[in-house]
Amino acid sequence: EEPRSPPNKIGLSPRSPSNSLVGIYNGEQFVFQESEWFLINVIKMLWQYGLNFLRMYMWVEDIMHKFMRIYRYQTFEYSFSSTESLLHAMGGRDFTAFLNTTISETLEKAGFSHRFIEEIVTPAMRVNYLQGVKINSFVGAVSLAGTDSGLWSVEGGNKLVCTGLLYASNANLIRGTVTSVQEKTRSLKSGDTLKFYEVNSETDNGSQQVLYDIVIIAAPLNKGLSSIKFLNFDPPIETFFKPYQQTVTTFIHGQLNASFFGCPEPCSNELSDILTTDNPNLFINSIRAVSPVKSTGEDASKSTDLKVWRVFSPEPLTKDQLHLLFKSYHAVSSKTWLAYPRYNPPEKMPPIILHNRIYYINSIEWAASAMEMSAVSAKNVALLSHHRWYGKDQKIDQENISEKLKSEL
Ligand SMILES: Cc1cc2nc3c(=O)[nH]c(=O)nc-3n(C[C@H](O)[C@H](O)[C@H](O)COP(=O)(O)OP(=O)(O)OC[C@H]3O[C@@H](n4cnc5c(N)ncnc54)[C@H](O)[C@@H]3O)c2cc1C
Ligand SMILES: CC(C)=CCC/C(C)=C/CC/C(C)=C/CSC[C@H](N)C(=O)O
Repeated sequence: EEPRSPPNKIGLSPRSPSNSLVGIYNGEQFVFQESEWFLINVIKMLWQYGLNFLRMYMWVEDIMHKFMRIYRYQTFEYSFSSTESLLHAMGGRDFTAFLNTTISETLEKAGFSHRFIEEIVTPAMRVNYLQGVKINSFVGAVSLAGTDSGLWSVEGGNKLVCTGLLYASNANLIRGTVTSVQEKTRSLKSGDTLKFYEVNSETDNGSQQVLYDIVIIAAPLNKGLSSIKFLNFDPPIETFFKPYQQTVTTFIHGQLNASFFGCPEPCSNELSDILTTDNPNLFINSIRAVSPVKSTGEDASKSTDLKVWRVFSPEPLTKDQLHLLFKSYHAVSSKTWLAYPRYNPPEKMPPIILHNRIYYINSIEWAASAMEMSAVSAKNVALLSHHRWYGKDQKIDQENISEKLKSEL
């Protein structure tokens, strides 16, 4: 499928999506297996889940349609002082209520079948957030949007978006680790005083102190994730204690053991993207054949027996587990992330405004963590900090923006 909006403003191009076929494994057998034939898939979906797939598509489309309102509001420079008010502007009370209910409760209430939630929705939550269907309904909806076949990535790697934007913005990047932020008062000759924030950081060239008018934090401030200290603030700026989900990504170059997934050798199924249901005996959440971020012209899911596989699991894989999953392998590399919040509704969002002119982009991760969410929140903070600095209150936390825009145009 053609990407919807290629990221060409900074000279990047979309990477062609891989055509892997998804199978859903419940620890004993595949409960659903995608076919390369469209018609067969439609028949299977209808046979196993009735109209649930179609209804899910429509449910997610409706939410995404409301989500997209934010881009229009931001084009007209509207901003929000809390994550709750930003979500409210997008989707009204439905969206804020999503933070207080689980995705399974919401989908059950909307009439989706128990089997569909267990066999289709749960695997989507388990691959994207390593959590089940007890996560909040908003992140649940984002996670379902993340299963859309129209998603794309950037040729050369998504990280090129960050380097491209940094270059295009002409920003002065100081490479280092911020250690503390402190408010400082400077007296002017006129007798007036000015307040600044002193940001202390450790860089390759040693310790640095720089004074700023506005500070924007773009990293989670949770204990164990960021070591930024906020010194001498009264009242103090809080550290957030709610936990983040550990996700281990392991890349293995090897030959998959199809019999582990209940397909005796020689296995006729083209296994390349395996999701899982909520079975406590499973030690992996998903396994997928991956391709290099630079296209080689080959489709990883179709090439030889020896592929690079990516496993998501909550704990590092042991040697025994690797031997169960692979007939043979010759390279393994793994990385443990504190990846995204452990969602546990009802949920109160951390503030966006931490102090007069200190802003926190990662508040939005508690609604849903995804690259697009961070981008929306970053733009909101840019607008909000500008409007608060210049006293443009009419662009902050406005109700009925759609109506206002109609009368303004
Ligand atoms: C394995 C995995 C796969 C994912 N896949 C997807 C996906 O396909 N699509 C998607 O949309 N999202 C995906 N996500 C989620 C996505 O990565 C996050 O939502 C996103 O990275 C959040 O962006 P951020 O800028 O808020 O935080 P981060 O990306 O976490 O950036 C924070 C940065 O701040 C730096 N930092 C921390 N403390 C300090 C300090 N004191 N001083 C200086 N720098 C500091 C960190 O080093 C880090 O570089 C995935 C996450 C994981 C873990
Ligand atoms: C914010 C909106 C509207 C959409 C984002 C949808 C999206 C891409 C969600 C996924 C977020 C996430 C944390 C993914 C992690 S795993 C990625 C993928 N499933 C994979 O297997 O590589």
